[in-house]
Amino acid sequence: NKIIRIGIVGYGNLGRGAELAIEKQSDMTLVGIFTRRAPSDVQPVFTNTHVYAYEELSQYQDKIDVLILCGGSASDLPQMSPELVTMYNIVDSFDNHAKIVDHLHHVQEAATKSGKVGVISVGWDPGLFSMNRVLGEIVIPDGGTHTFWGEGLSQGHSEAVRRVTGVKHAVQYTVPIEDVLEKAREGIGADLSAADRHKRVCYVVADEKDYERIEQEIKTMPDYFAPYETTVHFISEAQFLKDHQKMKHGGFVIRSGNTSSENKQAYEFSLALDSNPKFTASVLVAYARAAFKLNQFGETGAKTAFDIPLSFLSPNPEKI
Ligand SMILES: NC(=O)C1=CN([C@@H]2O[C@H](COP(=O)(O)OP(=O)(O)OC[C@H]3O[C@@H](n4cnc5c(N)ncnc54)[C@H](OP(=O)(O)O)[C@@H]3O)[C@@H](O)[C@H]2O)C=CC1
Ligand SMILES: N[C@@H](C[C@H]1CC(C(=O)O)=NO1)C(=O)O
Repeated sequence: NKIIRIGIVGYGNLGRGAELAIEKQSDMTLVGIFTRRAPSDVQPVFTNTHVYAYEELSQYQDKIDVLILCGGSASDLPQMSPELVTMYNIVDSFDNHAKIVDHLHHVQEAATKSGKVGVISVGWDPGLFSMNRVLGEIVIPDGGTHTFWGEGLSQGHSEAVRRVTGVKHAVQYTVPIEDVLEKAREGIGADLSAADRHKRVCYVVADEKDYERIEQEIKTMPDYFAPYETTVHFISEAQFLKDHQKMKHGGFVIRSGNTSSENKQAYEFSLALDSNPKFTASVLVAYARAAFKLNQFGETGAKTAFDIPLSFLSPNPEKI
């Protein structure tokens, strides 16, 4: 079996997680990290990991089989995924649910020109949770689906806040609304929106002169915050570094209903994550394997988690 040669694009929480996850794969090797910063400013986890400038990417097409894109969904991936799938098989974790279909079309259009595979919006939500929502609806056709996240740190929302001008550090915690959560377990409230089910709490480090503008920009941010009850706390850098370094998260998908007239069936998938980015990166690495295998089989174009057989994710498909 060929060793799959991986490149990581973007070195933040997810990029670091990908570097660690690749180390655990016997069928993969990390060729290098590509960053928009000066390579000397980026300290990889492993000292023998090469760091290159993003602009050098076009020179590695014969040395890399798949790129794992670890940029932010707020603004990086909409530009990077269509751009890089013209040269490489890619995987991304694009998670702005309101824009996933547009992203799929943009990657599809670019991938048909290059004959590469672009796996988009994988991770856990979108990703594993999406797969379980669909599977629940298929096997329990007459019922309702409930998705809850947290309480925990959303990387997508945290990254989106960090992109607001003047924000020096930021995290966002997603908090499920307790009574809605309890009713969901009784199968009540399937038609509620994510904003009916959760509140969002941000902790931000910035200059005081920018507080009012930053709070307003966060609360009105389309898709990520506008639909939600959102609280913004401004704290000192010292407090941030002391209290907000953990990235725990998790949640669950419940599907409950009837498979025939007289029964009550319940289907549940849950995650409890000590590190959101390290878990997500491990999912991305599995989909990098699938992107490579699909392309080897002659597949091209944009793919989501719904399009990819589980066997393509496995390092040992003969054993499953
Ligand atoms: N589908 C899913 O289930 C999930 C999706 N995600 C997605 O992953 C995305 C990335 O999350 P995360 O890794 O936490 O985001 P980060 O903010 O840590 O990193 C995003 C990018 O910012 C740049 N960056 C990182 N650190 C610094 C720094 N100190 N100074 C300047 N630039 C920096 C990096 O690019 P560069 O190296 O080029 O500078 C990096 O790729 C999220 O936006 C989210 O959408 C996350 C979890 C789950
Ligand atoms: N994409 C999310 C993964 C989950 C968590 C989440 C939320 O807390 O809103 N939505 O989906 C992330 O970036 O962490």
